[in-house]
Amino acid sequence: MPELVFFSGTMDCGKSTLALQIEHNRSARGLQGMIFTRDDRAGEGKLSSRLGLVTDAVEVADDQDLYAYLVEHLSQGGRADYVIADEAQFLAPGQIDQLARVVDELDIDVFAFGITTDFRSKLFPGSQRLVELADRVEVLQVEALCWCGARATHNARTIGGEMVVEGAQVVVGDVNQAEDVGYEVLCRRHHRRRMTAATARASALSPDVLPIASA
Ligand SMILES: Nc1ncnc2c1ncn2[C@@H]1O[C@H](COP(=O)(O)OP(=O)(O)O)[C@@H](O)[C@H]1O
Ligand SMILES: Cc1cn([C@H]2C[C@H](O)[C@@H](COP(=O)(O)O)O2)c(=O)[nH]c1=O
Repeated sequence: MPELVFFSGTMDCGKSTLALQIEHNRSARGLQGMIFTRDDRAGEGKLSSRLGLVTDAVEVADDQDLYAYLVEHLSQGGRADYVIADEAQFLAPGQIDQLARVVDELDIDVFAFGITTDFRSKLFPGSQRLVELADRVEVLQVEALCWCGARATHNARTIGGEMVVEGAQVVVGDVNQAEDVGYEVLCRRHHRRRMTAATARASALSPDVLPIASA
């Protein structure tokens, strides 16, 4: 039975790498995929991984009907044996419904990849719809780690290394961007305390936390 699968996790946990591996293994066996993405850091119409791999993809527009797009593609003699949708958190809820329809009415597997929650730990609307509709939600096996060594479960937005909680939900960016707006993955404890690697380092160096010598 074809499935809608949501591979979810924090930023930097290997989602795009897995998407590229699925694409590679299937195309090596003569299958042809339809690859959708939206706002990848590598630029328009790209699906890229931090491991350096990149492939071309269809850049999804705001009001694009993904079901209609596939029907049109197939009716013009194109093939689509499976669908990959990266950065799926940026898709509109209606577009996730269209992907579910692709599975149910066109009998095509859809593999969606995305972060579940934003920098305020609120669900992205597209991810919420995926959790509601997916046949399976898969958490990636390679865990991203918080600076403390615990599994990272949350995404923080940082400016100059400090966590911020105000701003637009969507700001395309990357981890390890200390100077500018960037992101850092944290465990829940440190996300709640707004404690990033930089602020933890700074407080460890602060005289306030040095052990007091007994007089
Ligand atoms: N230099 C490197 N050597 C080995 N693995 C790396 C390197 N850089 C990144 N990675 C791996 O790539 C993962 C990020 O992959 P990516 O597909 O870009 O993540 P996502 O799409 O989830 O944001 C990291 O968690 C890490 O395991
Ligand atoms: C937490 C958060 C992230 N984003 C953006 C930042 C990146 O461009 C993507 C995530 O890409 P990745 O391949 O999973 O690293 O999402 C955002 O716009 N808003 C947020 O709150």
